[in-house]
Amino acid sequence: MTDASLVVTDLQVEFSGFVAVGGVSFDAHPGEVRFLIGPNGAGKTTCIDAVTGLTRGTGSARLGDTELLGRPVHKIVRLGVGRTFQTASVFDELTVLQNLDIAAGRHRPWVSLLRARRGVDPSIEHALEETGLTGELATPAGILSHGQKQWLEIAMLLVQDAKVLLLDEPVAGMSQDERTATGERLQRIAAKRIVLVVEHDMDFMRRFATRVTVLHQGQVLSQGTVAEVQADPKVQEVYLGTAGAATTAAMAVVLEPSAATQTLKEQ
Ligand SMILES: Nc1ncnc2c1ncn2[C@@H]1O[C@H](COP(=O)(O)OP(=O)(O)OP(=O)(O)O)[C@@H](O)[C@H]1O
Repeated sequence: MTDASLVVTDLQVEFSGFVAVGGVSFDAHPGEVRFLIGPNGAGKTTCIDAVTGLTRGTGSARLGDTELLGRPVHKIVRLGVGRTFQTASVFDELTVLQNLDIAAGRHRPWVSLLRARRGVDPSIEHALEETGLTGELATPAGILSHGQKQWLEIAMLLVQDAKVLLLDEPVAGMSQDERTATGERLQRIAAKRIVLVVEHDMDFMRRFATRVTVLHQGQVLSQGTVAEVQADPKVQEVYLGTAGAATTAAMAVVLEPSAATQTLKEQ
């Protein structure tokens, strides 16, 4: 639960002289599902890496009054900043409950699952409800569906009481039903936390984003509501114009499907 906002200002990241992120600013508030989109290599994941301390960045990334840049990863986690990765990192051989226990900093032996449980810790119960995993308590994570694994990762952040959830391509590989469920769950989770989603799935973005920042070549190309971003000629040029065929094909749907089809036919 947080009232604070995440405010990123003039974030810069260089890799051996290559500017991956060249002065990016955006903010995210509780109550909104904030999206960061952009073509491959735009710098989206690098922004998250810098905010979470995995990569060194300059500029500023503040959670409320607290500067995150320059702090080690574990201290940023302790401040309540959690993230998921493009590939789910859960313990496949452990049950859902055991994964959540570990995330909560507890250790529960296998044998405890054989006993009648008096109940689950309220924070875990709540995380299970919020992610739709209540019925999967004793299921080994390895046999969860791809979507359920992503939800387990999100549940692990919730039991840690993360104030900020930075989610890197959470719906990649999910079925349409799983995407819809994920979007609805993120809307509920975002009521009391900061949720920032990095995504390639433009249909998902259109349905669930409150505000969007579009990155291109390490810079902010556009930001605003979905409607504002879709109407921005700069975005249309990058996704449908001269910025490259691969980008065009992958991102055409950032526009309304009919407009995208029309523009592509004209090319
Ligand atoms: N550790 C690194 N060393 C050198 N270059 C890197 C490193 N990490 C990322 N880059 C480069 O920085 C740029 C931005 O990469 P990043 O992964 O942030 O993009 P992205 O927008 O998340 O792309 P994608 O959607 O493909 O994941 C790319 O050109 C990438 O090759």
